Amino acid sequence: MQILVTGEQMKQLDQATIQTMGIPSLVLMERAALAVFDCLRQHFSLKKTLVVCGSGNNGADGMAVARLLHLAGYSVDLYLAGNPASFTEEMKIQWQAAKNYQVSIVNNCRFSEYTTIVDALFGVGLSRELSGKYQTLVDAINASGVPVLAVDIPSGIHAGTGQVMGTAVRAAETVTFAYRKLGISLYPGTVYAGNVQVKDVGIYGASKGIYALDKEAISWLPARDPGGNKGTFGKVLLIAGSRNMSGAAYFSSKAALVSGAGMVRILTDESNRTILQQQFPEAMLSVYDSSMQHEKLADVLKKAMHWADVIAIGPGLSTSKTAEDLLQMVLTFRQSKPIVMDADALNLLAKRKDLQSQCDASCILTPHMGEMSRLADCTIGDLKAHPQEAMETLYRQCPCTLIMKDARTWIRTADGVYYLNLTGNHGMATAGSGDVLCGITAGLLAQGMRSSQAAPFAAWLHGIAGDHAAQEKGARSMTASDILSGLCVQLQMLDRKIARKEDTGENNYEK
Ligand SMILES: NC(=O)C1=CN([C@@H]2O[C@H](COP(=O)(O)OP(=O)(O)OC[C@H]3O[C@@H](n4cnc5c(N)ncnc54)[C@H](O)[C@@H]3O)[C@@H](O)[C@H]2O)[C@@H](O)CC1
Ligand SMILES: [K+]
Repeated sequence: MQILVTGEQMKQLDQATIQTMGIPSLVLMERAALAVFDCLRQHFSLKKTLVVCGSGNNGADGMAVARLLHLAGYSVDLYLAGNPASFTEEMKIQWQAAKNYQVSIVNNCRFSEYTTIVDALFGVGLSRELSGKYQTLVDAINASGVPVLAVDIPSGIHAGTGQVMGTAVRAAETVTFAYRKLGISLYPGTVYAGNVQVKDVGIYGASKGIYALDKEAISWLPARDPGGNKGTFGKVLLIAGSRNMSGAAYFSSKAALVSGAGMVRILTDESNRTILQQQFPEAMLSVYDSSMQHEKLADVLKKAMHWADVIAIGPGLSTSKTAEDLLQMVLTFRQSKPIVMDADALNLLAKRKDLQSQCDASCILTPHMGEMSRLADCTIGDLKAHPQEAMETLYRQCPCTLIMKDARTWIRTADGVYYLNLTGNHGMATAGSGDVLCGITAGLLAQGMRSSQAAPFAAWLHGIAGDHAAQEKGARSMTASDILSGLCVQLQMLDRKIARKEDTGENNYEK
């Protein structure tokens, strides 16, 4: 798991390392420059490199990189874009050292002549929009077509929000120090950053921040009992699919089963009976029709809920009176069973604010931005600009676990821990993709995962399944069925990795 930090948090961590821990700033800087130097040697053509430096400490990193390249015998030019009058103390030292070692300094250059450009113009200290000569410079770097390595963060990207501040460098690779910055994790900053490498430079101690799952999340996967039966692995009830919407019931219930739940029952409109039985014979079925008396509907629902360990409600459900009754009854009859609420259940919940306070930590809501804007009574623009504030607002009226789906999905657990999901791709913006996430979430809960883990893990797993689908079919053409296939393959790979670890005794305690 990694921690994502804002520019302000990073500056505090820098200062704590320097002032409280007593590690000189120049030591950190040299380690940062060495990390960039290693990356340049591994991934870039160093026939002729240009290092573009600002006057802050990001520029000072760049100066150190230019010195290291020069001393290692590479052809390198240093371009100072910053104003010497505003040099930081470190920058003054790096500038003098570069001159002492006779690093080539250029005032005027044709960017397209270089094989690699190192962007050390601005780092986390960027405080306002780029304009004038800096804007022209960044646009010229981008227009050159030369591969760029960005130092810490592409210049022009806001370290906290990922927004482009006027203009920004488009990098092929970003070497970022100590912790991944939030701004190169969110859109559009993540696109400008290219491939991101996080390098240890000796700055530690981030305790607060936003978490992002990485491949270490594998250890969260619920263990399988080799002696288990289908009851052991949990029973999911999917209340999904109205007339002409059987697909949503199919994708969500299939995803629950593929994720490892032992049994799935779909409670759906009578008209979906034949198609679902043919399409997905592994699922059990309970049906209702819209003309059913309230008592009869309640009876059917109670029986199905009694059977289930976990309930998911909403995919393709519609916002009809019957759907509203079902949602209200689910919240009343649930006892303390975990519930996943998706799609139309969220639209109904937005309308029926009185039901929101009945939610608790074991309820997981999975709104996309449109559904979230209705739930939290704000615009999508507000959500994008202040995602955490919107999630806090909703939590106060609806105290549940939240998966707010977007190109970068946010998760807020009921105890206030934030995650940003970094897996997935634009191909996942396809019909049925959200149904699959709903099913994965329910499937994980059924296997005993707590909602505080199931929510971030489901988003991560859904993303890697989608990444697999994009590799197989291409992001443009992949469908929700491909995400299901990707889910199967990814889970198989994760299980194999776990088995290999167990075989090699990696998890054993030393004797
Ligand atoms: N010892 C340290 O503190 C370390 C710092 N590091 C590097 O230092 C960077 C942060 O350095 P700084 O805090 O000096 O900040 P930056 O180097 O990012 O830039 C700060 C300078 O840019 C100016 N500026 C901001 N926005 C501007 C704009 N739009 N147009 C023109 N000028 C603008 C500021 O007035 C200031 O002079 C990190 O990103 C990292 O690269 C790393 O070397 C790790 C250790
Ligand atoms: K930079």
